[in-house]
Amino acid sequence: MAVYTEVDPDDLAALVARYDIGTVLSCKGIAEGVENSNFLLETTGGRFILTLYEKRVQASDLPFFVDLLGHLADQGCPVPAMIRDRNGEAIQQISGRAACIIQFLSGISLTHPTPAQCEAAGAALGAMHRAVASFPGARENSMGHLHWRGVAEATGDLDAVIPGLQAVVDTEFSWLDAHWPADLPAHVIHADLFPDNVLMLGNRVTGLIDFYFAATDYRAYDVAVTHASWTFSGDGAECDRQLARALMQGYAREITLTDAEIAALPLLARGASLRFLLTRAHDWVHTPADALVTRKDPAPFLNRLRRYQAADAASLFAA
Ligand SMILES: Nc1ncnc2c1ncn2[C@@H]1O[C@H](COP(=O)(O)OP(=O)(O)OP(=O)(O)O)[C@@H](O)[C@H]1O
Ligand SMILES: N[C@@H](CCO)C(=O)O
Repeated sequence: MAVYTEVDPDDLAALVARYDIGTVLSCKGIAEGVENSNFLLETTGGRFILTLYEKRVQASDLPFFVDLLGHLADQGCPVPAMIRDRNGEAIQQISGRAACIIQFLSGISLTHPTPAQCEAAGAALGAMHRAVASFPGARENSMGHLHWRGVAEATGDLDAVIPGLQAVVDTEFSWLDAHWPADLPAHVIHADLFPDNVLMLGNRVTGLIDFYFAATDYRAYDVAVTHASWTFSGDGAECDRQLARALMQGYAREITLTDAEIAALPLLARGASLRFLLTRAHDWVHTPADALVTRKDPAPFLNRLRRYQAADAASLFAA
């Protein structure tokens, strides 16, 4: 359960009183997620998400996220609005954290998507990329490839997480440094579109959430992150080609990748695997013992990295 910071009931009542959303009925910690503290907030005015921003979200970035979600909603993407108080403010403070009250979207996060659901997710990612092309904002990718060494160093002894991991990571850093592309199409991307960040009802996408890693980077990197998180077995060893093809076909309905982007996908997916391997390894070591959070296992992303290193990896991206 991702609750790092508790909320005092009186402070919550005072926060909610700033808004036209009625009075508090209940506020319960949400089981999913690892990054922020999330609560399901019910008031006499409806159902909302209360998010308190933790370690990897800088409060100074929040106006960017508010603007981005506003832009995407205006373009018809199913993203949650950040609710504004009577003074027009979306960003608040509670329990010593920056916080927002966010529109609740219906839908379920999938753990075992079908090909039709992967296709819908790919299409939703593509539609989001089309919509974001006209967004004027930009943000450096603080979880982009230039920052992965810092995550590894901050983790400490990688071999204590998975024996032999340090050597694998060092070799991969060298290879990615030598081969990372210089000039693929770039704009603001989601950068973390895992199945738990997509809400669905049946085969319909009802919500794209958790934009707190959104940043300017290669759009094909976003495809690689989504491929890595939607199309593998639970242990990360096997990529399901049917799911992968469906995801790529859904995306291709909205966006035609260039030849250079298609050629770069296996490399970008290696990078994506390394990113999540490292942040999970970091959190494996550093998550506070008293936080109500289920840490995520890094090992399945080491397996994905190995799969994307294989000679036939390009075939996993066929549409
Ligand atoms: N706008 C929303 N509408 C409905 N449910 C939501 C909304 N935002 C968040 N949730 C619920 O809260 C959970 C955690 O939210 P979120 O993914 O933003 O947390 P996180 O800690 O940032 O997660 P992650 O580990 O994916 O980075 C989601 O899986 C979803 O169940
Ligand atoms: N989606 C990520 C958490 C955000 O960094 C993971 O599953 O590791």
